[in-house]
Amino acid sequence: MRTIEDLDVSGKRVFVRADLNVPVDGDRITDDGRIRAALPTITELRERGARVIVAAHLGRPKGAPDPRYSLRPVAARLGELLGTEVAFATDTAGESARATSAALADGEVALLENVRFEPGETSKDDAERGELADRFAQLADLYVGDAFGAVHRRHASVYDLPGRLPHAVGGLVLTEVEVLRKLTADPQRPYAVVLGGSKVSDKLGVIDNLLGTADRLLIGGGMVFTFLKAQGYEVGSSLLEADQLDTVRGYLERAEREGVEIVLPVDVVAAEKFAADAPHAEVGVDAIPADRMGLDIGPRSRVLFAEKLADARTVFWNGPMGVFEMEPYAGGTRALAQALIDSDAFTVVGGGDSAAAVRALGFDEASFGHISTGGGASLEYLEGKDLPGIDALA
Ligand SMILES: Nc1ncnc2c1ncn2[C@@H]1O[C@H](COP(=O)(O)OP(=O)(O)O)[C@@H](O)[C@H]1O
Ligand SMILES: O=C(OP(=O)(O)O)[C@H](O)COP(=O)(O)O
Repeated sequence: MRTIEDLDVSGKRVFVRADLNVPVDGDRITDDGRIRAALPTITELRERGARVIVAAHLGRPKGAPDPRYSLRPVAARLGELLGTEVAFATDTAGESARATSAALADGEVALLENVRFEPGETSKDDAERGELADRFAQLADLYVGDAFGAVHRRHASVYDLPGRLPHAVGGLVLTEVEVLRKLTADPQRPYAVVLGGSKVSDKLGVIDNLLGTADRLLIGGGMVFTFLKAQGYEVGSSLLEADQLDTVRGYLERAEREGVEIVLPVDVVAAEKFAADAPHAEVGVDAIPADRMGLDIGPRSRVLFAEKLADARTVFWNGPMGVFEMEPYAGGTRALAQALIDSDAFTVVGGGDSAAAVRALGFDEASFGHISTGGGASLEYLEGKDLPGIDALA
C-alpha cells in the first residue's frame, strides 16, 4: 500500500477522506477528538504544498441536505486547530465544491459539505455510488484514505473513489491498524471485550466472531436489552432489537458450549423517558417497569464488571455503558473506564462516542493503551473482516 510519502503532492489537489463525525449539540462540537486525529495528515500535506480538499460525513442524514448535519461548524473548528482559514463548500460535489477546490492555492485547505447529503454516498447500487465517485474525482488529482472510523463502510467517498485517482493510505489508518493488529495476532489472556452503545443492530453481528477469540464478553449500553429479553426478562421501553432475539439466544448457547463467559448486568438505571431530568431509579434486571427505559447499568453491575476486568490482560471496549451525555446515566461508563485503568491489561477504547465519553468524564487519555477513532471499524477489523476502505487502497 502506498503511503502519502510516496505521493508527489506539491501543487496537486488532494482529496482526503477523513472521519470528522464528531458529537454535536446544535452547532456546538462537544468533542473534537476526531478532528484532532485528522490533523497530522492534513498538516503534512499542506506543508508539502498540496491543495487539500477534505471530505467527511456527520451523523446519518438521509441522502439530502439537512442543516442539523452540516459540517460548517467542523470547518470552523478545523481552521482553529490548523491555525488557518478552512474554506467551506456549501455542497458536496456540485457547483460550490468545484469552485472551492478550484480556488485553492498551494497549502490551503477546504472542507466539503457532508458527503451523506448525496444519496450516492451510501447507496447499495454500484452505479449510483460510481456516479458520485466520478464527480468527486473531478475535484482532485490524488486521493488519501484516512477515515479510519468509516473504513468498514462500502461508501462512494471511502470505497469507490480511490479506484478513480492515484491514491495512498493516510497515517491515521496506518497507526490504528498497527495497534489493532496486536489484538488479533496473539492477545494476552484473559482477553475481555466490552460492548455497549446504541448501534445495536450494526454491532450484534460481531459477537458471533468474538465468541471465537475473546475469553469474556461484557455487555452494557443499549445492547443489553436484547440479551435480557432473549433470557425472558421484560425490558419496558428500553432499546430493543426484537428481530434479533433468536440470534442472541444462539450466541448465549454457543458461549455456554464453548466456555466463553458472557457477562450481563444484574441491575440498570431505569428512567421514565430519555431525559436528564426524568424520574429514574436503580432496579434489578428482573424488575424493569413496563413504562421505563434502561439508560445505564446499575451499581451492582458496575462492581461485577470491574471484577470481571480486574485480572484481564487485554481489554477492548466499544460503546458507552449508558447515556453518559446525561449525568444521571453516566455512572456506568465512568465506572467502566476506571475499571480499565485499574486493571493491568493492555486496554483499547474504540468508537467516536466511547472516546468522547472517556474525555468528557475527565479521564486522562494516557491512562489507556490506545484510544481508537473507530468503533464499528475496529470491531470489524478484530473480526478479521475485509474492510472496503482499506481494500480499496491496495
Ligand atoms: N441504554 C442505552 N439506551 C440508549 N442509548 C444508549 C444506551 N447506552 C448508551 N447509549 C448511547 O450510545 C451512544 C454511543 O453508541 P455507539 O455509536 O454505538 O458508540 P461508539 O460511537 O463509541 O461506537 C451514546 O450516545 C449513548 O448515549
Ligand atoms: O461514528 C462512527 O462509528 P462508531 O460509532 O462505530 O465509532 C463512524 O463515523 C461511522 O459512522 P456510521 O456508523 O454512521 O457509518
